[in-house]
Amino acid sequence: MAVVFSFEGCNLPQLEVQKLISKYNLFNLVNEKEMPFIKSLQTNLKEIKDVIGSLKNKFDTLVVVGMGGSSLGTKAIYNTLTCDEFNHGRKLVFFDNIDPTYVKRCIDSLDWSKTVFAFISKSGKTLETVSLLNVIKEEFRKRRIANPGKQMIFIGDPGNAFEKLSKENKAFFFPILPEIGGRFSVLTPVGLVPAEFIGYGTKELLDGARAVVESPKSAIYLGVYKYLHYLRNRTISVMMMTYSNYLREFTEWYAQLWAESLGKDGKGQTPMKAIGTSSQHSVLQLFMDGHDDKIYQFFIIENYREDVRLPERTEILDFIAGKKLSDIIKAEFEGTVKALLSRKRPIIQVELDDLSPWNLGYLFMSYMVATVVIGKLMGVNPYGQPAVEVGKKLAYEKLKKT
Ligand SMILES: O=P(O)(O)OC[C@H]1O[C@](O)(CO)[C@@H](O)[C@@H]1O
Repeated sequence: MAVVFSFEGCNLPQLEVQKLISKYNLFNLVNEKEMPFIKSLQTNLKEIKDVIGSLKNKFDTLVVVGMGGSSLGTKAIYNTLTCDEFNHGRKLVFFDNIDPTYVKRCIDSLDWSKTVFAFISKSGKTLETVSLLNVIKEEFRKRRIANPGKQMIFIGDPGNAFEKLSKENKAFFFPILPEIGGRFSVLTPVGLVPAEFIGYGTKELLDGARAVVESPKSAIYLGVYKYLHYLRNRTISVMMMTYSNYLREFTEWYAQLWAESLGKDGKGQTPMKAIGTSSQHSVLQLFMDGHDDKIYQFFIIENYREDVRLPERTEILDFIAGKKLSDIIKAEFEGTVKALLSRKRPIIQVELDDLSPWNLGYLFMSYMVATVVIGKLMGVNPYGQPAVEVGKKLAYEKLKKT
């Protein structure tokens, strides 16, 4: 249970950091009014456990139907915590796009007698989610499945169309607090219901998040350091170089959080995603030698869940003989960090002792807190996504006309 943020590679005067913190009273921002997502710490886990407990015995697959904040956090949980030992023979499938080929193939490959669907939408009217809902309902009809309501869960804002549908279908409805925005909702039933279905430590996820609220210094610094680099023209790209395949989806979740929250009024920091060591062999050249317009976040894991040792005698490179793959990944991590620092590229390092639910909860909350902090400093409202609505409206209009 430990996540350690280190800002030494940021190369900024401490005085400047402290001044901002006191000028904007940043520690006082960490409350339920400024950060309504803190209320997710009160999520009723008992209710979730009761409802999901009975479903777990009957079904082995949960299909998450939801877009953006209604599925990205869950994907991150599933990707980070997944391993046979924890999955208990159950799996999640994500309907987070309406690519017809993907949807058709999934529909055909599911065992419908063992599958339950979670329809997740705060608004209850997202085009993709509603389209998929109708496709799935029709499939239930075609397959003559009696009582499809028993294979459906709805999650959304109270009073939205999903709540009504859940009643009509005699399906369970989990409300999301309306004041918690979609991309901040991972620790509400949105993420916790699927996590509970698999059997991950939902309490530990919340405990990790709670630790940030109780002691938010690192999360506040995260926002402040990124802002100070934004002022120094590190505006175009922010990237997370996670030295693990199991944080890949976390970077996707983070991309929505950072982009949709801060990309407003001509401001924002564009998130860019990268995975160590793979991306070293594709984008590192640019990071070392290209524009100095980025701030880097490097994630390293102390204890990988599993490890692989090379033989005592190796082909070609004899200096790797007997080493573990974790030794090699760590050496590459250190090498890359040092190389970038030698070019004065700013780096935030995040060390995790392992990929546990507690650590993941801690990361989720740290980044949500940091988003509000940097929003405050940029003078941007981190909530809402008014510009996204423009394209949505046009798509609706086109569909109505054709
Ligand atoms: O949960 P909903 O209302 O279906 O919205 C899904 C996603 O769509 C967006 O509104 C953007 O279109 C995101 O902010 C949100 O996470």
